[in-house]
Amino acid sequence: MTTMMEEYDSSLALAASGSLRAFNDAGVLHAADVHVASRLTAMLGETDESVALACALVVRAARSGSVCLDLTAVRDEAGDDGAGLPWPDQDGWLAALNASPLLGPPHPLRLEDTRLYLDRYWQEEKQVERDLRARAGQPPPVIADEAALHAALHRLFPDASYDEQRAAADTAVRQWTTVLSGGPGTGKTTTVAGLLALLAEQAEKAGDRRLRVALAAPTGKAAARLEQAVRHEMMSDRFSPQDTSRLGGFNARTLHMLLGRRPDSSTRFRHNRDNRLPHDVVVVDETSMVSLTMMARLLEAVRPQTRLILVGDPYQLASVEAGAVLADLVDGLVAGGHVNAAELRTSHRFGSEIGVLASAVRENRPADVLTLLRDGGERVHFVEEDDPRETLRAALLPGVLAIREAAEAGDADHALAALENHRLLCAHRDGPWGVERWNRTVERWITEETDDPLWDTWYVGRPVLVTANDYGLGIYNGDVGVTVRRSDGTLRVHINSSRGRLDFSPARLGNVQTLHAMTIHKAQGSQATEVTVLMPGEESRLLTRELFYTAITRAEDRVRIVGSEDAVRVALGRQALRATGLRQRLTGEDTELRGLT
Ligand SMILES: Nc1ncnc2c1ncn2[C@@H]1O[C@H](COP(=O)(O)OP(=O)(O)OP(=O)(O)O)[C@@H](O)[C@H]1O
Repeated sequence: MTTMMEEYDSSLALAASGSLRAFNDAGVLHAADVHVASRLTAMLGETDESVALACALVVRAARSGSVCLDLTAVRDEAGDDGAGLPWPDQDGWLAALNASPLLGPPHPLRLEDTRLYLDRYWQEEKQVERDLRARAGQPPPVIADEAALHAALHRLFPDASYDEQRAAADTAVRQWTTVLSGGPGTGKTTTVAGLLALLAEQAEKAGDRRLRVALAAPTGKAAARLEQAVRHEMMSDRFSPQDTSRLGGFNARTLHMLLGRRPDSSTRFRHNRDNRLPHDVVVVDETSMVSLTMMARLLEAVRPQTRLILVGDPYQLASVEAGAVLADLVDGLVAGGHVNAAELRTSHRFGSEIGVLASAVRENRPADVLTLLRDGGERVHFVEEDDPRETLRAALLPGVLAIREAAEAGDADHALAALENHRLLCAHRDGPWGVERWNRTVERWITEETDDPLWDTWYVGRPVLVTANDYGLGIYNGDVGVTVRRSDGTLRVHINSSRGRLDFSPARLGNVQTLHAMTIHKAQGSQATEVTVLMPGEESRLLTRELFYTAITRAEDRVRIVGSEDAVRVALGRQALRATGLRQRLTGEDTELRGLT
């Protein structure tokens, strides 16, 4: 019998019956999955329950970031929730699907081996494969002057510490598509800057016009970091004045801006196969955050003879939307023989603890991780207390008050600089270890310390995170800012955007959140000097190795992990699995569930 609670539980599909009902009751399927499956099967006259189940499961898979449903793995992947449910037998399931009208026109579903796709993702994955194969199949770029290239490689990447980067740049010059992969501080940006100088010189030697370069990243914050880092590199004495003048000016933009946003669509852009981007080189940073859909749009917009440099760390969390594109490309393009690898392994930033810790996490070495957390030296701290609030208050409040003090004095520069010193990262938005709770906790600390009750949403020193692109205002998802008092007493919010420093009246800002704490997902693409990571409880489904790795690697200098040994062990033992077919398409291998290691 349906209880009162169930009637109000939006995850339950009360009209469902049979398998769909059983899977929904067990929590494997959400009501939305069941509704899509019920409507599609009804529309196309499909009565087989196992097909309806597969359809609901493929919708569920897409919701959690998979591009397809691997019919051979879904039962294991459902874990305890799936135990005792009426799973169809494998062969019968495949036969029912193959005979189903859902695989016929208008093809809402596509089946490939044992991978079941929603049509949109199938189309996008095939297009990405086709475009990448076509790019790799062309004759390689012509090197105008090998001797000059050799000399420039040794000038821009001078000594043995640059060996990996020199080799990566040499590889990238000689192919149309390069995936430049490496962990934090391995010198990816340094390599990009040197590579651009090499390409600009080669363009000059070939008598071509000035190289047209596009720098892009999935978020405004990541784009701004890329531009700043490349400019910083170009100031180094490895760059000659000619290198700098050959490259001229460039700005980094979000991928959406590069491709040209269209008011009528969020997934189609002004630049596409019929209106390609004009650039000779397109560099995309933080490619791990790029979804399959965005990669499809990017690949159709770049000219075949544009060098495409995809930069990123394949061990980080994948995109919020479906796909694990960077990890698939790192494996698929190289293993498939389409391109040569350009991988950087040596960290130059943290000579020490954080880089070593990140490697131990990536390689799933729990004993080493725990030893490093407990005896990691000055840069790594492990807070294992049951109630860490007092420890955190003592550690974090001085930084929070420094932002407030600068903001109260109207000093936006210092307030923003102080904001970059520290990030408090949570896995979840809600719950005891979530962003909401910790934002309120920090606000309570401020009140206790200053007697300011912080009645208003907008208060002096309120740090904010922009949560949606606002093209009118020129601020983008991921930009951060601080609320500062002006001399006339009014408040202005100063935001570090990829267009530079902007300030607004608080009333103009809609999509912002308080930034005393933020989610690890939202922190992708940014870093802070010091990072505190609040590990969720062991029961959290978000707790994965990739989440932990991404959180740690947001720290430039110091990291503090707050949680239990059990939570650390659970995180290491669990990978964020996404079913995709891109790697197999590029290598010609069989289906498998995609892990990111
Ligand atoms: N070969 C090298 N020898 C010494 N220092 C280097 C070398 N390459 C880069 N660095 C320095 O190491 C730091 C990290 O380099 P870079 O920013 O290029 O790495 P990255 O992989 O882009 O980092 P992240 O992804 O974390 O932003 C920089 O301060 C850079 O100047």
